[in-house]
This record gives sequence, structure tokens and C-alpha cells, in this order.
Amino acid sequence: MMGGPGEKGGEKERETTLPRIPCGHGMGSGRRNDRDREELHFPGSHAAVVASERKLNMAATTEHDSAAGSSEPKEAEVQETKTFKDLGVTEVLCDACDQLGWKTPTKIQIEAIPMALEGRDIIGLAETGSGKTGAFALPILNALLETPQRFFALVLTPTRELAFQISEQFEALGSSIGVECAVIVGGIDSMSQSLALAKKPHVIIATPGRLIDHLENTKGFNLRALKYLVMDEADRILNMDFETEVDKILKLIPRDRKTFLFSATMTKKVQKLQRAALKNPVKCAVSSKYQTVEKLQQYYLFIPSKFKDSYLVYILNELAGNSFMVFCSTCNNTQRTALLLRNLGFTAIPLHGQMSQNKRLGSLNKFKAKARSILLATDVASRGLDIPHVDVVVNFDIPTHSKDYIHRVGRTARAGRSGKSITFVTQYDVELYQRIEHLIGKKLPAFPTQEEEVMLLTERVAEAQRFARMEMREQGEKRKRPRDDKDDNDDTENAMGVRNKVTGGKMKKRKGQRPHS
Ligand SMILES: Nc1ncnc2c1ncn2[C@@H]1O[C@H](COP(=O)(O)OP(=O)(O)OP(=O)(O)O)[C@@H](O)[C@H]1O
Repeated sequence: MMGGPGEKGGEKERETTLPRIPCGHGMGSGRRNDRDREELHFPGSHAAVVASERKLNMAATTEHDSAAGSSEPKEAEVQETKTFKDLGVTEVLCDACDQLGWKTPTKIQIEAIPMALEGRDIIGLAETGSGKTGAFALPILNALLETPQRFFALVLTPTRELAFQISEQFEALGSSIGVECAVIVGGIDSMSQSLALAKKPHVIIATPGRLIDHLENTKGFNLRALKYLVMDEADRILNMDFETEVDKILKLIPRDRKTFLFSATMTKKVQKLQRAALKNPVKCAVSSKYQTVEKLQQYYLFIPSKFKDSYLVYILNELAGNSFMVFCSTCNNTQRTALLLRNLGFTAIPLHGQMSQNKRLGSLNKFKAKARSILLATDVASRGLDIPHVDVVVNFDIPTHSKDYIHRVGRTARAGRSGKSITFVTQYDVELYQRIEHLIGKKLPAFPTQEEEVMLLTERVAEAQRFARMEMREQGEKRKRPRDDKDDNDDTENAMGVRNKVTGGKMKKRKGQRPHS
């Protein structure tokens, strides 16, 4: 991930007819190096910036919905006729899109890319899974080809996993031009990140806290020549949790830069930042309000709090053969529920902030590789993660912030696929649930269940709950004993001694659920 394909010194060996971004500088002032520009041999014509007829001039505080307006062509027509080339994307990057199977640009890409290529600041608002990453990565790579420079762009993301994913996307789109990225996130050895920064990558993808650490402590590293700042999941980046860090970062990067804010939801705080850091931004919004995806079937399930575990097991059985993301509100409950499910023979794996970063990535990779069919997660996984095979999202604990609902359920039904979401609503959650319905502007149907069948599960579930509690206690004690660290139970893999006692081979056979060996 770090360093990227064009390591220092490796450039000469590359035999390619495609344009490549030059590389190989020592750590320096970070100022733009003119040699960079000269080194780039770009055979194609200068990337044409196609002036959009659908320019969305927006005063800093005014909102425009780009899909509105009677003289506009119908969206379907726009999508049929536009290509990446039409948007002004240079040929080598069009080829990269093609190789990724991106035949035509998505709506947000159609809206945002021409504006970005024109040099405008952008606020991009579009539903989950609609290709927002490409909407900011393509114009940045396009501009990088035109005026190559180290430390060209910075992408801020709220979570570490998302940072890695965005880096992969930049590398996939920019592999043929030799783009180099560095992922700078917490929970990972700082020294190796300093080394990656010393190689002066073109694009840095970072979580705010660790980036500040490096800006303050890594000798020779600065972003004084930065040209592009992206805040992905901008409303989250701009909320209280990151306020101090983001303010510091904004002070350490040039005022004269392009700024892109992207998310499926925006807050008033974005407008605040708009005033503080954006210059005459264009708002590219493909929907007028917060929308959940059309192909997402959303349900709620009104149940007594004490039967939540049994209903979860019932649903996992009913929808067996699918891939699930189950959201819980706390790390503890995520871990407990993962243990409970594993005790019942499900291939479940947790992902939460109390796990080491290695374990977090390990869990995610196992789930992505379909080696585990159920990922139990806190909101650390609710934003941005692109795992196409997720079929069902279960809100086991209802989200306390209704906008999180939109992001959580957006982990399924991505890029035109279909998916399901089921939100558990207990006697304590009615008000929160009403807020969600209000936000999405929809009344959802109840998920059909057979109460008697659920009740038949309660005994075995109660036993599994007991074992899960015991295992949680054991894990807690192990953490207190530093010498006893042979088996790190972060991912529940080792806490399986009791499962067979609980299942007793009586659970309904689950299609596609591999029993744990
Ligand atoms: N033009 C395109 N054609 C086909 N697929 C695309 C196109 N652009 C992006 N994709 C794919 O769509 C999926 C979703 O894209 P992406 O992760 O950028 O969505 P997003 O809008 O950022 O979602 P979220 O709001 O959840 O972060 C990815 O798998 C990506 O490869």
C-alpha cells in the first residue's frame, strides 16, 4: 500500500508507452519541483476541460439540486450519452476506468468531474455506492498528469479501513501513470509511515489525528505545496470528533488549493466549513434530499429488547446463504454478539475500535474474501466501505444518529445491485426510529417473522449467551495478564471451545454457512 508502484530508483527500469508520473525525490521542502513537470511525457492531447453546460454556480450558502430544472435532459439520457471522455477525462484514465469495468460515468461523476476539471471547489452529495470516490479521484489524477508534483493531494477520511480502500482506488485508476500513494492512519507503526512519506508520494490518504502527528513530528514533512484537499465522508470529518485536528490541518496547508467535500449526507457544519475554506464552490447533488438507494428493500422489526438475540439468530437462519453486516452500538456488544453467534455455529467475525489494527484489517479481509459470512461491526464500518457482496444489513442496535442509518444500510445495494436492510426497533427505540423514517421520508414495512419459531430458539440462544458472557470475562482477564498473550481473542477465533455444547448439532442447516472447524 505504501510507497506504491513507482519506488524511488525503479523508474528507469519501467518499459511503458503510457505516460507516467515521475518519481524519486528525497525529503525536501515539499515545494513544487519544476523538474517534475518536465519529466512528464504525455503523448495524448492536453486533457480537454469540457465546460459543462450545466454549471451549478452556487453562492456559499445556497443549495441547488443539479437534477432539478425543466431544461435539463432526462437523467437516463444523460447517462446513456456521456462517457468519461466527454467529461474531459484524459485518455489514459478513460482506459483505466474501462479496465475497472466502468463503462459509463455515474450521475455524481457526470456532475462533479467537469466542474473539478474546471478548477472549481466541489461539494458532492450523492447516495451511498454511487461512485463518489471516482468522482474526486479522476479529476485529481487528471490534474496530476498535467502538472506532476509530489504531495499533490490529501484525502482525509474518518476511518482507517476507508483510507486503505481509497488508496486502492487511486492506485487502480492511476496504476498506468505510476501514481504513488501513502496511507497515514492510526494504529500502525509510525516509523514505516515516516519512511513512506520520505518517498514523497503524490497522494496521501489519511485519518486526521495521525496526519497531524506526522505534520508536527516527522522531520522534513510538510504539505505547504498541496494542490488538492478532499474530505471524504465530509460531514463526519467535520463533526466534533475531528474538529481540532481538521482546524490544525487547514492551517498547515495552502489556502490556495482546490477543496472537494463528498458524502451521502451533509451537515450544517459543512456549510460552516464552506465559509471557512471553500472558494466559490459548486454543489453537485444528485438528489434533493437524503435518499436511500432505490434497489434497497428496507424493513423494520419491532421486538421486545430481551428477544433481540433470538430474532437475530432467526433472521440469519431465514436468510441463510447471504452475506450480512450486523451493526451494534458498542465495541462490547459487537464482541459479545460475535461470540454468541460463533457459539451457535455461525461464521461471524467482529470489527470494532477496541481491536488492534491488524485484527481489524484481518476481520475485514476475511469477510471480503467470503471466508466469514457475518461481519459484526460498530459504526467504524458504517461509512464508505465498498464490499459488493453484502446482501443484508441488520441494525441490531438502532443508530443513535439518524444519518448513520443512511450510511449503514448503504453498505448493501451498491452500484446498482439490490440488497436488504432490517432495523431492530425495541420498546426503547421508537423515537429514534421515527427520526430515521422522517429523515428518509419513507414509512418502512415490517419484516415478516414467525414468532413461534423465534421462541423455539430462545433456550439455545440463552445457553449461547451464557457462554458468550463467560468468554467475554475470560478475554477481559487475559488482557489484564500481560504474559498470557499467546492467543489474542480479538476476533473471537479462539473462543470456540463451547460452541458444540450449545449447538448440539440441532440448529437448522444453514445454506452457505460453513461450520467453523
Ligand atoms: N462509473 C462507474 N461504473 C461502474 N461502477 C463504478 C463506477 N464508478 C464507481 N463504481 C463502483 O461503484 C462502487 C461504489 O463506489 P464508491 O465506493 O466510490 O461509492 P460512494 O459513493 O463513495 O459510496 P459511500 O457513500 O458508501 O462511500 C465501487 O465498487 C466502484 O468501483
